Formats: sequence, structure tokens, C-alpha cells
Amino acid sequence: MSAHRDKVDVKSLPHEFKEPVQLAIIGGTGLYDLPNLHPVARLTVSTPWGFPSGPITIARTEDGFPVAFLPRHGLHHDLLPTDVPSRANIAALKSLGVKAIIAFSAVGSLQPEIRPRDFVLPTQIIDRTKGIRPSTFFEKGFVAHAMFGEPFDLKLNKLISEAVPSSGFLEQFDSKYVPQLHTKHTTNGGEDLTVVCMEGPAFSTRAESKLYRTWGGSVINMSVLPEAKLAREAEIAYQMICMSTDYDSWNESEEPVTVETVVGNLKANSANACKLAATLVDAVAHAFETGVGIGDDLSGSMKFAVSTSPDGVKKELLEKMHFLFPGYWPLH
Ligand SMILES: CSC[C@H]1O[C@H](OP(=O)(O)O)[C@H](O)[C@@H]1O
Ligand SMILES: Nc1ncnc2[nH]cnc12
Repeated sequence: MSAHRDKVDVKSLPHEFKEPVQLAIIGGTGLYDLPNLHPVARLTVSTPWGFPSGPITIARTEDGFPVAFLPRHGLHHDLLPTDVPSRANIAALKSLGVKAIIAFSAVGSLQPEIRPRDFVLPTQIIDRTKGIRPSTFFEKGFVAHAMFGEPFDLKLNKLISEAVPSSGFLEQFDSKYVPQLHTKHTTNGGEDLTVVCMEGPAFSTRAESKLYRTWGGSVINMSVLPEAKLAREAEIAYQMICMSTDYDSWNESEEPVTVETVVGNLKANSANACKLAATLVDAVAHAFETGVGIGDDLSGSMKFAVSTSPDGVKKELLEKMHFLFPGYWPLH
């Protein structure tokens, strides 16, 4: 995606950043840096779950608000969806002080009205991953169950929906069509918008794609899980913003999806994606600065989600938990 600011040599940036960073953007396919913002640090963060997908860049908005940026598949997109180190990604962001994550993702559309290059703010998830991705920070010896009935953060969802004007915001990409932003309350009559998360890396068959439509799927990707679950466990408000790039494989009047189609639509729509990213960063930064309290209702929730009595838990396990939840369960 093109950068609108003067080019900064990111390798020469400081490797430390002392202020807490409350907002993070996870970039998906086609979004490998934060256009319009001024990078001020580049961090390599080690966590008990290993290293994140890549270095985390801290950039500032024009008002000086710091934002962390992490490319999900690495700087050169060399991580398969299955291999994204989501535990390290979320733990690293948590350790910087992050309270809210906006995660970008390229998705296939499962519904005719969600056209390629439209944006979608999902509210629900169907898990079609294969159980081969580590999907929790908890483990044998320390058991907890996070609430996930509402998998995205409703406050963040509302804030994002309201930050984008219903018309005149997204630019027309050809003479016929202006992309739309689909959200539960503004365009979907209060109905959920559901992202199906598949394992990949091959795309779905036509039969699978049609099945997901009967399940009420709106869009499909390979990325929202376990990212959203881990963010919830880490008490971070999380919302994904999806950019539709294709009609997956259900639509028999179209060729089944290929990477060429995905990348073609991402490139053609990059100005809209950049505009959206910049607007959302400003809106969430403003919410933090004015004390709206994004993520506050999650704070402390995991204390009450634990089933194991902390008294008998091994020290190494408590130390790992301490990385995410300092002070929740005293080290003995
Ligand atoms: C390149 S097409 C499939 C790939 O695109 C999406 O990635 P992301 O969510 O990181 O934008 C999808 O989830 C797949 O990983
Ligand atoms: N059709 C599709 N299926 C899964 N992930 C995708 N990412 C973009 N298009 C996709």
C-alpha cells in the first residue's frame, strides 16, 4: 500500500518506546505499513509465546497519539495463515499497553450485496479452522474460559461504524460503483454480519462455499481466529475490518477466487483502505483522548474466568500469565 508521508528509514528508528501505546493496527494482506502516520520507533518484542510476526512499528498521528502497527503475515508476507504466531502477536501488543486492536483482513464475499471492494464490519464468527493453531494462552495446569458469545468489541464496532459517513466517504473506483461499508446497524437492519474463518491455505471448494452461505456466512477469511479469541483472553477490545476482494467459489457466474483476483482488488482499492485506516485511527485516538473508555469493560474480566485455584499452579505457568496480567495471581 502506498505511503503518503516522506519515506523514513524504519531500520534507523529507535528500538525502544517508553510511553504506553493504547491502540494497535494489525495489517492483513496488502496492508504492510501505516500510511499517513509518522513512524517513531521499531520494536522487537520477545514474549513467553515466542516472537511476533515481525517488528512492531510505533507511529504517531498528527496530534501525537502513538499507534502500534504489526503486519500479520510478516513484512514480506512469508507466513501462512496457519503459521501466524497469534499468541506472540497479541501478547506483544498487550505488553506495550494496547487496549484496542483494529485488525484489517482481505475476505471473500459470500453474499451478492457485499461486492468486491466493499468493506464489512463483522459481528460474529464461525470457526472452520482445523484445531491446529494454538488458540489460547491457557494450558494444562491453569484453566480459564473467556466469554466469546460476542466475539468483537461492541463499543469499538459502534465507534468505527459512526466514524465513517454513510455516503461520500469511499471513492468510486470505476464509473459504475462506489464501495460500501456494511455494518450491523447502518446497512444490515440489525442483523449480524458473520465472518467464516477457514484453515487454508487453499481456498474453499464450491460446495463448501455454498454450505457457508446456508449457515448465514457474510464473508470468509483465514485470519480472524485465533486472533480474536486471544485478544479477548488478553482483555483487549478487538474489531476486524474486512475488505471484500472476491466472490469466493459459490458464485457460478464468476471464476472461483484466485490470489490474482484478491491482490488486484486490494491494489485497486488501496486509496479507500488507506483513507479508512487513517479515519479509524483518528476516531479511536480521539475516543481514548476524551476518555470514552474503550476496553475498560474487559479490564479485569479474566480474573473471574479462571477455573483453577491459583494456589497450586506451577511457578513457570504463573510467570507466563504475569506477562499478560501482571498482579492478577501473585507469584508464590
Ligand atoms: C491472499 S488471499 C488469502 C489470505 O488473505 C487474507 O489474509 P488477511 O486476513 O491477513 O488479509 C485471508 O485471511 C488469507 O490469509
Ligand atoms: N475467498 C477467500 N477465502 C478465504 N480467504 C480469503 N481472503 C480473500 N479472499 C478469500
